[in-house]
Amino acid sequence: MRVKICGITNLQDALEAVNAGANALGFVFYKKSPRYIEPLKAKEIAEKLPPFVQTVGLFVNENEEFINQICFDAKMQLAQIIDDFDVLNYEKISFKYIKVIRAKEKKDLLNLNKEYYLVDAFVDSFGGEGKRIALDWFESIDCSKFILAGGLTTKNLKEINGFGFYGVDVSSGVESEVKGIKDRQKMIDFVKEANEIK
Ligand SMILES: O=C(O)c1ccccc1NCC(=O)[C@H](O)[C@H](O)COP(=O)(O)O
Repeated sequence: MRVKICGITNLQDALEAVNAGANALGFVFYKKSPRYIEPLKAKEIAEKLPPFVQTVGLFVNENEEFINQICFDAKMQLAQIIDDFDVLNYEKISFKYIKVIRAKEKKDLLNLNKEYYLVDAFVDSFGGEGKRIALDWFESIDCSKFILAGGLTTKNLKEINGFGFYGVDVSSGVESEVKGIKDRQKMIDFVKEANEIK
């Protein structure tokens, strides 16, 4: 089970997430988020990471040029893209990317097996709200290309056992009481638990 820890805003949290065993770190380039990070600061963090940790830039309804520029400036290896209006020409994205499905109902998860998707619960603020997706929506669906996000914590992670998700994504579930600041022990516990899930 791959684990992405999203909403990294400082080097200490980044290194602690890596030491906890996270495979990928998410950086939010959406200015209205409490977890927004300046591209230059994200770059400084990215440059200090050890090998084999993927940097993921998160974009909300931005154009191709903006996504390419920020991924380049901030040294992101993957773009995580919310494109609510379905307007992007993905051939113009020069970086690897993963599309986000903001699921409102089971129907949103059907016929999606061709590529990898990050499946998050629909929230007005776009993410990081701790809202869960009903797990029964995934029943009888191939989840092997889905990264599940939305309200995951060590308290509920076991419930996804058996669905065969490719990975999980967590933000608020491993935070301290301050949004954007991670809790080291929560990250350690989360990754440990995630690694036990099939
Ligand atoms: O985290 C944010 O503040 C955020 C803001 C705008 C768009 C997306 C955002 N986060 C996206 C993520 O990938 C989160 O990890 C995902 O929504 C899960 O968050 P949580 O439910 O808090 O674990």
